[in-house]
Amino acid sequence: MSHVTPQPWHVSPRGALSGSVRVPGDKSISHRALMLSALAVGESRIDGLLEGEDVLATAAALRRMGATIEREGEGRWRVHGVGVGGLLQPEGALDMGNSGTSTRLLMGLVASHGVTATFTGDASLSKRPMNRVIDPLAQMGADITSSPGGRLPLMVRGIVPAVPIRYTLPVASAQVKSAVLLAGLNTPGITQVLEPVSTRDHSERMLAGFGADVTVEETSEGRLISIRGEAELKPQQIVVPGDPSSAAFWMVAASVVPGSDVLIENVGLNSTRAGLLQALRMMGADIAEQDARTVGGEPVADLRVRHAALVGIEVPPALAPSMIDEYPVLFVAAAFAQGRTVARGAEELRVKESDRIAAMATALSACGVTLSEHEDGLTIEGSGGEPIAGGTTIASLLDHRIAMSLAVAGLHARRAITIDDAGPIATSYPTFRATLDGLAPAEIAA
Ligand SMILES: O=C(O)C1=C[C@@H](OP(=O)(O)O)[C@@H](O)[C@H](O)C1
Ligand SMILES: C=C(OP(=O)(O)O)C(=O)O
Repeated sequence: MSHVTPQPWHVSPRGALSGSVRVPGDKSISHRALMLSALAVGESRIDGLLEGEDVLATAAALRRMGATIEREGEGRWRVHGVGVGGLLQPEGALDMGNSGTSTRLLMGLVASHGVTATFTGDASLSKRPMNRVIDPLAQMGADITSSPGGRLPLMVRGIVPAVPIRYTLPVASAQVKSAVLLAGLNTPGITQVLEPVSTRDHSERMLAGFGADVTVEETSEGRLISIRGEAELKPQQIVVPGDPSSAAFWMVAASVVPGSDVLIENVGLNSTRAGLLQALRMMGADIAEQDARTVGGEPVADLRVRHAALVGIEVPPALAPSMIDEYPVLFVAAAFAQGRTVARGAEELRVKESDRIAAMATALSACGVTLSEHEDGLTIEGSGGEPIAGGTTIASLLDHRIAMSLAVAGLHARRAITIDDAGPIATSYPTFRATLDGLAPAEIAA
């Protein structure tokens, strides 16, 4: 799963984007659909599963722990679960590739099962902080030995019975919340997570959908999620909506490339994920929601995005959790806006697949954008709709979102932007390049 041979990609302007795209299944929901199906008693079916490397890492690990997981067709998967408490001892280490979500959520599952699992990952994942999940899972009784600084490789020795806890999230992280709730599934009594700041709520929604006893209360301290353990999960038919984090690239590309008019179909618009839509609208983007509906228990719509003159804004820090993965491409939108955009309160970006604040500051500066870097964000002076200079090579740093964001920037640059390695794009959006070619063929490059 690690990309041994770099795949350079030269992105030149191609003119307006037009047509419609269907974005792949939501990555967060896909991971959870596989995990909960693997713990249900009987056979679940999943439609619209994201077949990116991150999700395939989750599937491979669950298979190694006893679940039967089969692909029936494009995005259509069948999972025969082992039941809560039924995970088997995996042989050898579980390779999580580039995926933080796979690692942290599966650590939660293992923590309350009678198995021991070693987690490994690529060079990017091996730098990411795991103490944020090690701490609560150790409080529940799991024995976890990590590499220095709470990094991978690490070993989780699960415990039965685990101890229920009430855990207040010290950092706004859906992965930490989910790790504790998933550990709570096989823990006697009630496990609680208090989140002072709301984060994506797919775990709570899907746990309830599988029949777990989950309650969510709004308290003066934040959202309190409680799960009763030793649950029996009932198999489900799941339809995964399109990923707003993938739609983000087309939202920005169509907004900044003059003449563009794109319909992005089937985009998940759960309010815990829709921050970019709000931010782009504040900047003056022309995005219309069409055919609002519910898919798999999640709000979904088609988005028609037309080119618009964007203006710089102060991005409300309160939006950060609902657009955390979208900042790199928001920075690209800011690079083309009229005036200054200030984005603060996004320090979590420093511990993603790369340090996304530093990575985007370096890449956009090299492309001729004027900006300044802060500990928790960037201030960007926009081009007022003019193409940026480009004509440089940027490092994607094993980070799919950096690679895709700079590809979007390359669509409105005076000279091509070369991405040193486009391989990481396959972690979340394997069809990204083909989709771009469909919206704006490379042959008519300027
Ligand atoms: O729970 C999830 O599926 C995710 C949560 C977020 O991470 P954090 O929990 O670290 O904020 C996000 O960045 C990641 O892409 C997916
Ligand atoms: C941060 C991301 O994913 P993960 O944490 O699962 O690696 C992402 O997809 O942008």
